[in-house]
Amino acid sequence: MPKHVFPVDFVWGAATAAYQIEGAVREDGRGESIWDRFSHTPGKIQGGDTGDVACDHYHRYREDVALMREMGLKGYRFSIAWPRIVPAGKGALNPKGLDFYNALVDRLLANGITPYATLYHWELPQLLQDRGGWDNRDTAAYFAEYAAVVFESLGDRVRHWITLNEPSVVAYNGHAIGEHAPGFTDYALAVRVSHHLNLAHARAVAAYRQLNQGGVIGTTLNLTSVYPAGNAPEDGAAARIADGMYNRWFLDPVLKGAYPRDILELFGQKLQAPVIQAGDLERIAAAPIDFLGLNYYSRLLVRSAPSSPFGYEAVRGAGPCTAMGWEIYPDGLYDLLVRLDRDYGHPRLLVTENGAAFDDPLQAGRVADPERIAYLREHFLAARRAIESGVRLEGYFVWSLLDNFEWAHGYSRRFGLIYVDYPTQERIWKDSARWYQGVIRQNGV
Ligand SMILES: OC[C@H]1NNC[C@@H](O)[C@@H]1O
Ligand SMILES: [Ca+2]
Repeated sequence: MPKHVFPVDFVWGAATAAYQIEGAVREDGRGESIWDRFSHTPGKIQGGDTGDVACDHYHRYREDVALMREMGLKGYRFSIAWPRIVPAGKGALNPKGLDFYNALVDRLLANGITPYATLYHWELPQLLQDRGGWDNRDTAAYFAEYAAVVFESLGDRVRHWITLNEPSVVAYNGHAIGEHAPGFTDYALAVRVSHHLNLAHARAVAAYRQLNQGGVIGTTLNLTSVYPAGNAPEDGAAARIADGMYNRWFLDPVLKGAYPRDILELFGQKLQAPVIQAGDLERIAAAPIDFLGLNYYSRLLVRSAPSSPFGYEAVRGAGPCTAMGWEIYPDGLYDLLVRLDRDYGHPRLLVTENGAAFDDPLQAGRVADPERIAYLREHFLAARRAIESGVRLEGYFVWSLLDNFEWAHGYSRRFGLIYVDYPTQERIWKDSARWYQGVIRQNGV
């Protein structure tokens, strides 16, 4: 028997995203996305990799659902590719795109797996990017129109919706750092983008409420626990700025209907403040969510750095790291969950992503990944402690079901519970997949 049993209806799941696993990028009417354009731009992706084929999930989804069934997953989080549904981003629909996700959802339900659908996991149609992308407020309205089409097509069977995946990564990595599509390096742009993403989220929530389908809708934020590297007062101030930029700037509008004042002032001083128009915050505040999805990978240690753009810089933690260079710090998940519970009104929570990349050598048809088992066990225990503290954590989705296209790192990073031998597309269970199957079966670690 497990020492730490989880609540009886706890949703043990795994997560993926369309561009990272589907492939078939020009099949059945799919339109071009900003990630097609970006990955085909020389020098952007490690190894020159693209999502053209990925895990070929578009053709292999029946086999992949069978793997989920064998693993015993209660839930499966996937994303719907906007360019499959509305190839130009707005206007004409692509019925074959809807057919694919209907077939996937029907097969999940036939196998006793609850679908959790993310409407935006970064697959913006390129034609909308050509008209300004998320810097154009209109994109928020086009997103809500796309969302309404998907709700109408799937909403009788899909009862758990996530509007956006990680708006802070879309804003910062895609528009301030340039590491992700569409590849801009302009912080003022990134802040405007973050505001328009919040508008898109609010419009989609409002569209969902209007349809009265009776399911639940939330959003997924990638969050972290921020700690000062030293105990000097300026390190504490630096930690508050980093926490504001990465956590509160995205949490507060969605859960409190307002931007955090300190960061609004910081952005006002340093950048053009986001282009907030009359009625925007009311619209955001009028679209409360049913649950918050959070993606946690590691903590953030910062120290004061007056010469840095926002007065802080990250410091490497002392702990061991994953293949991404991210410090393994399970206590940060506990601290984050307790903080969300305390500061944001005891919300319903889902860990919509947590997992790790390690060098997973395939040896004699096996992948021994004891580090991933240890990583997941420690983070599950942190989650269990938070539940014992009264946090309303309802489920946990491991990133990821399959090895897949890890954005700028291409296929060089393997996050999967299941190994993908890309040349043959063979799926091979890592030891952690068997271990996780056991965790689900006994509902505990
Ligand atoms: O970096 C690992 C994951 N992080 N969250 C978003 C996903 O698309 C990434 O693969
Ligand atoms: Ca390669």
